[in-house]
Amino acid sequence: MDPRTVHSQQNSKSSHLALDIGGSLIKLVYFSRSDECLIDDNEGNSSNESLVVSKKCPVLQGTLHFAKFETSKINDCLEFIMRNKLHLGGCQHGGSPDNYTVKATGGGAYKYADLIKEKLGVCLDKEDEMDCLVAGANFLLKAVHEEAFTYTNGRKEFVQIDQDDLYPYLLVNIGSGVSMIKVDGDGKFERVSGTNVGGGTFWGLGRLLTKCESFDELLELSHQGNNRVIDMLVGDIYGGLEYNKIGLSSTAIASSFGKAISDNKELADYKPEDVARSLLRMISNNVGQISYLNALRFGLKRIFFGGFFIRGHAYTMDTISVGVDFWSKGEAKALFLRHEGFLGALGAFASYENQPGSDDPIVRQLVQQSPISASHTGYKIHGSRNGECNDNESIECSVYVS
Ligand SMILES: Nc1ncnc2c1ncn2[C@@H]1O[C@H](COP(=O)(O)OP(=O)(O)OP(=O)(O)O)[C@@H](O)[C@H]1O
Ligand SMILES: CC(C)(CO)[C@@H](O)C(=O)NCCC(=O)O
Repeated sequence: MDPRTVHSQQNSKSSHLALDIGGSLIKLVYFSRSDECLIDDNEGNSSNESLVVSKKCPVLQGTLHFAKFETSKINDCLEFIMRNKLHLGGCQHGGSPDNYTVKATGGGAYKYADLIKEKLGVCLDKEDEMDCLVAGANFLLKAVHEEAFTYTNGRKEFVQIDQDDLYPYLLVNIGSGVSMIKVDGDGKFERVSGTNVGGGTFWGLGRLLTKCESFDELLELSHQGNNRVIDMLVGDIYGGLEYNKIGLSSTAIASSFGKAISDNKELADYKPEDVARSLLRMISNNVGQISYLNALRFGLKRIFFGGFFIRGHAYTMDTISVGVDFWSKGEAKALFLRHEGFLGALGAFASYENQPGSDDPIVRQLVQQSPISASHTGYKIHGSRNGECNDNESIECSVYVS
């Protein structure tokens, strides 16, 4: 847990906790208030306050916080929520604490509803996982400055999203499993494909093969490895030559893990770091390829990748980018998101907006405090951004309430 997050939480009132309880990780988004004011929103009054609600509206200034816990350690997560009283800041129907509800999505919103009721005394208000992923992605792409970026040759380049040219796009969420969603607008989408070979496969197989004790250790190990020791390359088959006629260079992987059977090595000679690297490459490549095929199926040029499998990891992003570029012959682009793992939780957070009959202020509009182009629509942006991306990167924002 990032200490900055806890500190700012303790100094201000928190509200609207939302949870995304996945197969591997629980993601939390919550808002802590630093200020409350009434601002006069008159249309077109400044270049970076381009979208406007033309009436006085109450605004909560504050910070959106992000945190994650392993789902297998759900009790740590519940303790964190209790310690910081996050569950008491959401929507309350009537006077009794028993009537508090917290927005939640992901399979765990069903699986752990009773446990959460028992431990926290709150009911989960369940939101559909795909709805939340799309709402979270749309929010980030429309409202958060420098959210999407490309990753080529080790370079990260932020992409300014033109609000009028956002749809359609393919959203690929690489969690434990992978969902591929064609997004056509706010709330307009179709889950067009998925694969069970995803982040859970990388972590599960990686653990079996390397004995690593944490996901981060496996990722770090992969960083040090060389996949060519394990993977069978085109050049290994063609005596160092490329197979140009079908567009394969000598260094292209002909068969992931294929060298592990053709060598005369003992099994113990294969280093865990090389195994980890091959595995990461295999999974990333496969997701990249299936994503591209789905983009091709629907004529989509942009593929946004989310989910905690990516973890901002250079080699993962590079493999996916190179794959999409290679198969699409440069036609399609892989884009990544700074808040990659929090799409579902953000979508659940934003769904407080739809809560009828609440006694508390509800989120009507969520706005990052950051400069953005004047052509922006849908969300309004003020102020400044809070540092580089990381697991728990917070967003300074205003919540418009009604
Ligand atoms: N600290 C971590 N512990 C476990 N897995 C991690 C960690 N950090 C990143 N990961 C990776 O992220 C994946 C989970 O991503 P994410 O949280 O987006 O999905 P999920 O919601 O748990 O899964 P699903 O949506 O399929 O239920 C893991 O399978 C693993 O590959
Ligand atoms: C089952 C979910 C949606 C749960 O988040 C996810 O793990 C997933 O998309 N798995 C891939 C399932 C499939 O389409 O083969």
